[in-house]
Amino acid sequence: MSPLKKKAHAPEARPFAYNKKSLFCDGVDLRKLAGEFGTPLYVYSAEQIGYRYELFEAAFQEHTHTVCYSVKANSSLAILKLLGERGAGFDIVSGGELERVRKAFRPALKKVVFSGVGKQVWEIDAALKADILIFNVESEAELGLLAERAAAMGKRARFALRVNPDVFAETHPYISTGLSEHKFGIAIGLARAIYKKAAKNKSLDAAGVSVHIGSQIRSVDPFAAAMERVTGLIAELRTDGHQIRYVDAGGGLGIDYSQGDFDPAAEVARYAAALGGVIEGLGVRLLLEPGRFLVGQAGGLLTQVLYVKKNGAKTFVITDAGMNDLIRPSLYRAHHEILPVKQGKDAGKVDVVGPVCESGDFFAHDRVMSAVKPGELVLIEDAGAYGMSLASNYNSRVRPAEVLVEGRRARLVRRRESLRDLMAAETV
Ligand SMILES: Cc1ncc(COP(=O)(O)O)c(C=O)c1O
Ligand SMILES: N[C@@H](CCCC[NH3+])C(=O)O
Repeated sequence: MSPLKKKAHAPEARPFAYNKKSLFCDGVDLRKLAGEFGTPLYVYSAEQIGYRYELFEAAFQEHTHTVCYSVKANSSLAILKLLGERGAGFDIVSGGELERVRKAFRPALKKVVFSGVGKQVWEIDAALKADILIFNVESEAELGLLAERAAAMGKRARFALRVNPDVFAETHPYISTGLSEHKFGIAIGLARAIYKKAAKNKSLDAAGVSVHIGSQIRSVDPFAAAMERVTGLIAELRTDGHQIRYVDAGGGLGIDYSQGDFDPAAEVARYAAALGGVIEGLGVRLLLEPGRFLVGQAGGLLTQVLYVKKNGAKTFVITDAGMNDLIRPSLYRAHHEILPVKQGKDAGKVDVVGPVCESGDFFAHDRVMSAVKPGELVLIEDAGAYGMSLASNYNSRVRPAEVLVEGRRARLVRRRESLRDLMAAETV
């Protein structure tokens, strides 16, 4: 029986909703959180993250699979622990992320896949030592280095070539990765010869093939197209005598950033049907690397209005969060809904901006929302993925605190940085 069928109800697609005109995250009033932990504050729903993970588990239950959560989306130790305990593996791209998995939930190290175009010697060594599941290798030179390091440690490294399928995925150009003009992976046409060469090396075990075509992809067709190219390659590799046991479909399943209808269960089911149709009967373990889909809508950035001012025809709402806390609008012109914590009626058009000294420091332009006054709170929605993990100290601003809401309780899982933290690594 699917883990979901046992549930009395599925949560809404987002954990944030009004209760008596005040915005809550599950059972917790955001005003209370701001009072207790200050702002800007990242707020995550444990229930929503667990639910999203179980959706993946349920949708892929007919296939032998491992869901390897993509740590870069949100690398909070508490979130990694929550997912690790449920059985998730992890997709990492650095020695730092490997260390996070070790610290959060050590048993998951054996379910780690290591991606990334620029792996360094120390990172490869650490991952070999941890006996991770598989290296997703992105160049021939990297494969050579992996073989060398494995030989030096008396190990045999399981690897998959991350192939570049030259498939177009409709998304922001900065986060599309599967075209031959991108830096990622190895051109699929070259892969067979590289596997052939690798077979002669005792320190390498050609265990899989991997692909990842980009992020925030809303149509499932490109995923299926990429996987078709991969299964074609697997057939050739098997003819050549390689024992391919894993196929890694990468991540990339998108979410809705507007207030449109979004049924996460239906989205994952569509995705599973598209991939499942292609890998049916292949006899491999399917690895999946979702990031955004598991955590994006589970989180929001709670911020306080500092000032409201008019410049010419424009009204600016200036918040205590800035582009250093959430860079997606500045970097991709990404849309995030912004909700006043105290519910009101739409009153007019405003620009919601941060305190950072850049005109690119904005969360919304010409947004129709209810009037907010200094001291009031607003929530920037759908900020659970690529929010805190991309936060910086620009303008010498300390990074926000993070809380995890568990039903009616909220737990501080990362304290706000202090001015001392800000300069801790420096000397005068
Ligand atoms: C190799 C790899 N796997 C997984 C992901 C996670 O992507 P997403 O958060 O879109 O699911 C990424 C980011 O795009 C990635 O580069
Ligand atoms: N940072 C991007 C996603 C990058 C995915 C990296 N593999 C975003 O916020 O949408």
